[in-house]
Amino acid sequence: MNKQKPLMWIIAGQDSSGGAGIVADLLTTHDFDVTPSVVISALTAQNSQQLLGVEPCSVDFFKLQFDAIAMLQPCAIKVGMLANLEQVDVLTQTLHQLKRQQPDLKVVIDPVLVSSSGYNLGDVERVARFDRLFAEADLITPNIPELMTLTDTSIHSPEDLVKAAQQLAQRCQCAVLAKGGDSSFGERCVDVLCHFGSELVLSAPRIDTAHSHGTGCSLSSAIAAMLAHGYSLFDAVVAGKAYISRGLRLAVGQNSLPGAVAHWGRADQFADYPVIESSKTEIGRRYSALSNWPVAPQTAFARLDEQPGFYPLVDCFEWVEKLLHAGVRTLQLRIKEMAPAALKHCIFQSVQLAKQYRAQLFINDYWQLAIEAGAYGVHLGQEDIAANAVDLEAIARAGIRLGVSSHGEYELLRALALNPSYVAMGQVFATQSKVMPSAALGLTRFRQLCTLVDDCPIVAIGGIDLDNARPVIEAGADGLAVVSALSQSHAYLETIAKFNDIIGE
Ligand SMILES: Cc1ncc(COP(=O)(O)OP(=O)(O)O)c(N)n1
Ligand SMILES: Cc1ncsc1CCOP(=O)(O)O
Ligand SMILES: [Mg+2]
Repeated sequence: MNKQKPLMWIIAGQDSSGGAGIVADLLTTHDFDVTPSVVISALTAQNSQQLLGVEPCSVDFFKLQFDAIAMLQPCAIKVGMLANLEQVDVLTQTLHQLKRQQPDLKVVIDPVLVSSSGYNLGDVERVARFDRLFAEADLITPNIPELMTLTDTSIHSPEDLVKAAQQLAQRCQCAVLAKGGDSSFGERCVDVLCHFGSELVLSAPRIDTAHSHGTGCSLSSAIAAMLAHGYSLFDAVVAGKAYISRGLRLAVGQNSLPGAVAHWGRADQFADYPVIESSKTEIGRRYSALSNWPVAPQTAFARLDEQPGFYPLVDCFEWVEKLLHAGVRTLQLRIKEMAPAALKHCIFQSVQLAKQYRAQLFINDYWQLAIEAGAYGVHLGQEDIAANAVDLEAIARAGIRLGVSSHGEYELLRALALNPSYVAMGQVFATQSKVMPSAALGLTRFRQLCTLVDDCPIVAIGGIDLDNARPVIEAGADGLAVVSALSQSHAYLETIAKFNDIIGE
């Protein structure tokens, strides 16, 4: 069945060399499976080295292009180069109206004020006019020269970069992705996303290439495309950065000129993905990262003895007992409400019995009780880890395995950085068993996420039943975690047998 792709508008200039501008944007939308509509702001005669001329589109014709695509309602809009302040004003009004009609519309603005080929629309007076436009944005993505122009500051250190990005985010009330690729400080490329107190610090190795024309256009288009697909801002930024790293790695020049970043598909190798820095890492500290995410403990977490396979989550000892008798090898005790004494008793009793069966029993949330009881493993969500000062070193030293939840690219990278015993990904399909912070991944995205994981078992969770289990395994899952497929089954032994058949095929 052919599914309609999300629509995305691109407002940008044309670059005659094809390396940046509309051509880069269109190649990117192709790689990210969105359908583009285009409003051209200007024709430019340029290549990666020189800007020979700019022919702005008249304001009337600029408006006419919006009229022509008014019926093609976008999920996201990417804004690149604008040729003059009249265009800035027209676009500000257009976005303002669109956002009123469609509050979930995502707008990403790459403030092309200063380009590598010599384009310059930025001076302090003009910048004031851009602020009204930025107020309609969800994200703006300045490079260092643009950030300096927009904030009228100098940036010579990580501290300067973060301060300027925070200032701009505060002033324009939108997220700012400050791209540190041009910086002379530090060996790695560090980008900082600032957004009302939450922030993301991403680092990647510097890729030694002359072929980087069009990276800014391609990055902002990639992020807008993923927002159009419903990705969270953090996931879109992480995947966008990986796309550019892959593009730089694969870029080859044309003839004697330095060329453009390559558009050869989405990043499907872990090595192209950035490191997510936290206040606990050296780079994170330099960039004042707020995230409390720990680093991997010195002691490695014990590995699983068996692949997780069929992995039911249950909430009482009686179910643990039934499942162990039925031959289930991996299971989880997930209790959300129980008085402390009863909880402790239930955990100890379950751990004891699971040991007799040599089964892989994970205790959800209660890592201290899991250590006390000598459990096989503990499962923690990312909020549990970030908020509760979990002692990962103590878990690892006790020889207890750790499973970590993830909901998308950003969380998957954070989870893998801990080198856990398995990583859980979900919800794959919509679940009725828990209120989730994000939309279901769907099989395509789940499959893409699986390609990033090399040597860590993957547990799929969320909405998995006997009808959809097979493609989840085919997509790369090593285990299927279920709640309702078992708790609502009228014949649980049969259900277990059927799941085992599917997984064992
Ligand atoms: C195997 C597996 N995957 C995910 C979860 C969810 O954990 P968490 O995000 O901490 O949410 P709660 O289960 O605690 O509500 C899980 N428990 N098991
Ligand atoms: C705990 C949890 N975490 C992500 S989805 C989920 C619930 C899965 O339940 P179900 O298998 O009924 O969809
Ligand atoms: Mg939890």
